[in-house]
Amino acid sequence: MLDLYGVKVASRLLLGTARYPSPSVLAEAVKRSATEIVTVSLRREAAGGRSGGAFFEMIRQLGVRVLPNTAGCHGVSEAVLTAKMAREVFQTNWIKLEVIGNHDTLQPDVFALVEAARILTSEGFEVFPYTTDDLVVAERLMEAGCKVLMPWCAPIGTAAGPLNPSALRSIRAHFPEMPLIVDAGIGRPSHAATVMELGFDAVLLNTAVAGARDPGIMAEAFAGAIDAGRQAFNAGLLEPRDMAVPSTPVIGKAVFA
Ligand SMILES: CC(=O)[C@@H](O)[C@H](O)COP(=O)(O)O
Repeated sequence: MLDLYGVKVASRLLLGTARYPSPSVLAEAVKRSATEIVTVSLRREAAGGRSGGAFFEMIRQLGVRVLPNTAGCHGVSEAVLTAKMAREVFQTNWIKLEVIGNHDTLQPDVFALVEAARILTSEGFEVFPYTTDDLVVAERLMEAGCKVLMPWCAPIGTAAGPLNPSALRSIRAHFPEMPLIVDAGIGRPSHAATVMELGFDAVLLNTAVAGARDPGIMAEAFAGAIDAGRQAFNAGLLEPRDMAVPSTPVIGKAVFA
């Protein structure tokens, strides 16, 4: 089981709720993914025209835990205020903290992120920071009180997959005990399996499922890939090697009478 701020979950897939063609398609994707956690933006543009209260009510009816997020926030005070509003609306101390620093790449402003994380943890929030794969920033976020980290593997919505596997490997190695969730940029089930094989604890994704021709089937495909990647990691993967090694060892020569 994955332990996130004392909450144990079996599913290692966290799903975003934006950009689905309709609320019913979103509900189907959530069901087929078997996710136990969905992330919801307070500043969202609603699926199928539903907004505000109606949308949040629909999310509640899905019976999964809500991880509100500060998507679209560009500064410390905006992110902190949005987190406080989210706590009121969803009655949870959990917050996925996003502070965007660049319009083109949607790259996190890591300086503002650390500052906002420090303020929010001191006010009792349990912060899930959307960050880069930078080790020093990860260290600062830990010092700010974060007990989960969410490094990107590529910019949000690009579906590019792990652009820098060695940085991901390194962050995993430096924080062996910390729950690490790869957030953003996953485009295919094989990308999700790859980061799980690297030893990440979970994956958060949105665009690859919401933008699929059939989001329900895609959600199921991601769930399977994440389980497979986790199982492979636990089973112990072989390191690639340069020299061939016969998979069928032979002793002497065959003798035919
Ligand atoms: C929904 C959400 O929180 C996104 O901001 C998240 O970062 C997912 O990114 P992708 O849409 O690239 O999967």
